[in-house]
Amino acid sequence: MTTYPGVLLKSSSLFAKKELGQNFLADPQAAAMIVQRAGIKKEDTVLEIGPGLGALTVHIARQAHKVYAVEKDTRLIPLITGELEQEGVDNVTLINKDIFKVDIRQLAGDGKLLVIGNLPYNISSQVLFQLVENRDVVPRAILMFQKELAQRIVAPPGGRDYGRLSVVMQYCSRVSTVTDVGGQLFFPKPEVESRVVAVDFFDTIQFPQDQEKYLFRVVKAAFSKRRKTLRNSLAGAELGINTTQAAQALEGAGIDPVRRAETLTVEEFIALFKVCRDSFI
Ligand SMILES: C[S@@+](CC[C@H](N)C(=O)[O-])C[C@H]1O[C@@H](n2cnc3c(N)ncnc32)[C@H](O)[C@@H]1O
Repeated sequence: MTTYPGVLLKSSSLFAKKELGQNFLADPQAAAMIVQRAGIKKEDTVLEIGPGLGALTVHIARQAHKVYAVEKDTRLIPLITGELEQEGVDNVTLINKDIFKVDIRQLAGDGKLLVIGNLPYNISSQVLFQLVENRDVVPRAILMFQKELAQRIVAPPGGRDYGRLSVVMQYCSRVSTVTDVGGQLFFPKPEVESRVVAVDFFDTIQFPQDQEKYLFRVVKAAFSKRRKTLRNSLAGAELGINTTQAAQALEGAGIDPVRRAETLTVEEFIALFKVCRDSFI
C-alpha cells in the first residue's frame, strides 16, 4: 500500500500545488477499483498522465506490461520513485515532463497506448484534444475529471453543457461512466466531485487530418459566440467568411441560419463542415 499523500509530502517538507491540480487520491481501495475497471491486459503499454505520488501507478504497473508515467512536477519524482521501489515495481518509466511536450505517437512506437490519468481541471480539455489528435495510437483512455466536465463531454444538444468539447468527443468516441469518486477520498480535499470515464475512440477516422482540423475550426467558430445566431457566430476570423457566406453555407447544409450552435447535432455539424469545406477551402 502506498504511503498516505499528506504523510509523504510532509516527510519531504512539500505541499500540494494548486496550480498543478494536485489533489492526490488517498484511498487505496478506490485506486485499486479504478485501475481494475480500466480493463488493462497484461500485454498493454499504459501512458499515465500525472502520476503524482503513484496512487494509481502501482496498481497499473501490476497489471500492465509497461508503464510510461509523465509527471510535470520535478519535486514529486523522488517521492514516486521511492514509492515504486518500496512496492517492488520495476516496469514504470517516469518521464519528468509536461504532457503537452510529449510526443504521444513517438512514445507509442509501433504499438498502441492505453491512457490513464487523474487529470487536473485546468488541463482536462486540452488533454482530451491531444488524445483526439493521437487517437490512431490511443484507442482507449480512462480519465478522472471534475464531474461537471465529464457531464459536458456527454451532454446532448440543446442545453448549456453542450459545447465544443461535447461535439468533438461525440464525433470521435463513445464515453461511458466508470465510477464517481467523492471529494473525501483525496488529499487535499477538492471542493468538487470527480467522475472516472472510459473514452473509447471509434476505429474509423472519417476524414483526413487536415479536413478534421477544419471541422474542428467550424465547431470552434460556431461556439465562439454562443449567444449569437450561427450566421453571425460563423462569420469572422476563424473561418475567414462573412455573414452572407455563413448564411449560404448553413442553408446549403439544411440548417436555419438563425439557430444557435448549441442546438446543432453532431451530424448537422458534419453536414455544415462539408458545405464549408467544399465552398471555402
Ligand atoms: C489530480 S493529481 C493526480 C495525481 C495521482 N495520479 C493521483 O491520482 O493521486 C494531477 C497530477 O498531474 C500532474 N500534472 C499537472 N499538470 C501536468 C502536466 N501538464 N503534465 C504532466 N503532469 C501534470 C500534477 O503535478 C499531479 O501530480
